[in-house]
Amino acid sequence: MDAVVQHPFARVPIPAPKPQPAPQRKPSREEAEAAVRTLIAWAGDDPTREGLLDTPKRVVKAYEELFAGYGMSASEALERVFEDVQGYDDMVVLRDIPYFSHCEHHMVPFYGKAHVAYYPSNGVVGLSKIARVLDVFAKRLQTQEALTAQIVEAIDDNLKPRGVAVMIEGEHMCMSMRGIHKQGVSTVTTQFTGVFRDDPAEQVRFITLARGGVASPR
Ligand SMILES: Nc1nc2c(ncn2[C@@H]2O[C@H](COP(=O)(O)OP(=O)(O)OP(=O)(O)O)[C@@H](O)[C@H]2O)c(=O)[nH]1
Ligand SMILES: [Zn+2]
Repeated sequence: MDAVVQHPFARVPIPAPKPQPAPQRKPSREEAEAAVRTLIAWAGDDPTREGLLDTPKRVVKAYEELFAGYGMSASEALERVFEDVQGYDDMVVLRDIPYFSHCEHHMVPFYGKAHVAYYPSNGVVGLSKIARVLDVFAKRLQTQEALTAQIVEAIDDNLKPRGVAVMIEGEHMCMSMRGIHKQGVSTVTTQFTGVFRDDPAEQVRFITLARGGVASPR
């Protein structure tokens, strides 16, 4: 139970302020490599046999790439806005952007395609920047729902568009190669803001375009 401090004039106990967690120290490379050796031994192999000697180094190097998102910033990716778009005011859709991520429950991959749209208000961003935002969040430990919500929030906060729509399709290896062993299941998550949230017709246009169809004009 939390400690309580009884203020002399208070009728109800005032909870003591919660101690803030100390900022986490990033383990050293050597510590990370030692952890990999432990996992190899736990899996049942011998981390000192020749074929596995350099594996901890490789795994740590691979982790730097797979989890590079922790060192990336969505706001930086979305910093540069092009305002001269000659009056273009319809949605911009990037469909079928491939991604690889890792589920935060089992630390095994999930992967698939993301479809992202926004309705520009004060200009547009470079197309690659939307794909970068996806990577900023995909290259972390994730759930598909959080990944979807974080992309929406980043675009919404930084571009203040009239609306953002994100649909992500993913196959989770933790469901296909272990556990329930169901291969080929596609999980679909969507999140909408602004005009996409308020106008079902805009949602339909987005989903039609994301699925490769031709959307009817506004
Ligand atoms: N909602 C959600 N669930 C996920 C995601 N990735 C993995 N999971 C699920 O996370 C759950 C973790 O469940 P637990 O019961 O704690 O773990 P577990 O015993 O390994 O579960 P099983 O996978 O059923 O064997 C599983 O149902 C996974 O399918 C995700 O992105 N979103
Ligand atoms: Zn999982």
